Amino acid sequence: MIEYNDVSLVYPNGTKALQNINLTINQGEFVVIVGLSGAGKSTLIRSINRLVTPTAGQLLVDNQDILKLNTKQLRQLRTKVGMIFQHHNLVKRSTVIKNVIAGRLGYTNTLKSILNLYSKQDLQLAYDSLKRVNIEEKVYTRSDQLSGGQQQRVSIARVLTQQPNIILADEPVASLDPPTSHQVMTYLKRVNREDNITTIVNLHFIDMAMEYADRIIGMRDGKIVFDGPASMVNESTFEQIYGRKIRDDDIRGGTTEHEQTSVNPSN
Ligand SMILES: Nc1ncnc2c1ncn2[C@@H]1O[C@H](COP(=O)(O)OP(=O)(O)OP(=O)(O)O)[C@@H](O)[C@H]1O
Repeated sequence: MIEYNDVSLVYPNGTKALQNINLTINQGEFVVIVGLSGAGKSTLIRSINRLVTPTAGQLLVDNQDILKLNTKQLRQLRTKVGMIFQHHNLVKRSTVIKNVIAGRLGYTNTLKSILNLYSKQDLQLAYDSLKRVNIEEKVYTRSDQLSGGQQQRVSIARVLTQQPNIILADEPVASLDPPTSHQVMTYLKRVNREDNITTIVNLHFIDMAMEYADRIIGMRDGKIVFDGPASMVNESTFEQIYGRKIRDDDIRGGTTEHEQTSVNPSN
């Protein structure tokens, strides 16, 4: 469970990115955060693995106040919180398997990881994770030879290899075309269901939020201005969150999840 109690974050330049956030996210929820650029979505999710540190309040992850962690505890936290970025953050010149096995770094001692000495179980886990996102045939391909969607699936496999309790995905489909975006969201949703991993995704696109989220949280100016089940949300909810009319670029469009993954799983 993730619990924000009166959490605020003021950046050194004075920007109030989070203002008195109170929020509880239960294990296994699939939450989509929406809001205009600058609303505080990234700051909200990046505080969960302490990529940014709130300046006030209490932030609990599985009952532990993560604002009071020492270095070792912070490393343990980051082992159980996986992160997916818009631009994949793969090591471009490394093979797919090397990138994916890096998900075990938090569990491996430093010398072994420098020497690339991973156990058979870890390698098997990495391979199984690639299989789960249907990309196992690319195991020895260099990452920079993959398409954007394939790279994002490798980054999902890397996170799975980490065996996290929580996945944070910061605009994971912003650089992808509509069909590939649906494919990536479908895999994230599947993993969330199968492994009961709490999944929190920042998205710009309202149609994708409605299609994949269980729960939608709307942010504006560092505050939560909407929080409810996706079934309760419609266009006017988004207009309230955004404080303006919905525009074409708020919609991703594209095929449905089912058509996309079954038709062409390896694109
Ligand atoms: N490192 C930083 N230093 C100072 N201000 C920052 C920093 N990072 C973000 N901000 C500011 O904090 C506010 C919230 O930013 P944040 O990136 O969380 O919003 P966002 O909703 O994720 O936006 P986007 O969709 O554009 O990524 C914005 O005003 C932003 O300019």
